[in-house]
Amino acid sequence: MTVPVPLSEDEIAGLLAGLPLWERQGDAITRLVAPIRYHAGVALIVHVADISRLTHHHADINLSFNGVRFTITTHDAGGVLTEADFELAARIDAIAAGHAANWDIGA
Ligand SMILES: C[C@H](O)[C@H](O)[C@H]1CNC2=NC(N)=NC(=O)C2=N1
Repeated sequence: MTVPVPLSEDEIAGLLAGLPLWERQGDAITRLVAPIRYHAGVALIVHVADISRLTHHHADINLSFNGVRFTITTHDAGGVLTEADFELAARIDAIAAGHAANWDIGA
């Protein structure tokens, strides 16, 4: 396995600019998906978890009354931001957008 390379501050700023729904939180990036119905949140989490299983990169996930919060850092590099974090964030955005397309139905 290749050792993950920490990004520079400039690289982080550039990649964050392309992900406007995400914010920096120290050595991690985070996004709250809200508002979302509880069960829709569960479905979103399962989909993201399945993609993480395939890409070998995982977000910390919190499902609460406020919505679903995803927080990503690279643990193998000691908890710093790497390209893999931003790749996962972009995948989560795409998955959430697909799920949101159907949030107009159901109770
Ligand atoms: C062996 C396995 O692929 C690694 O431990 C992966 C799993 N998922 C991971 N997820 C995250 N967020 N950071 C990692 O360093 C990481 N490492």
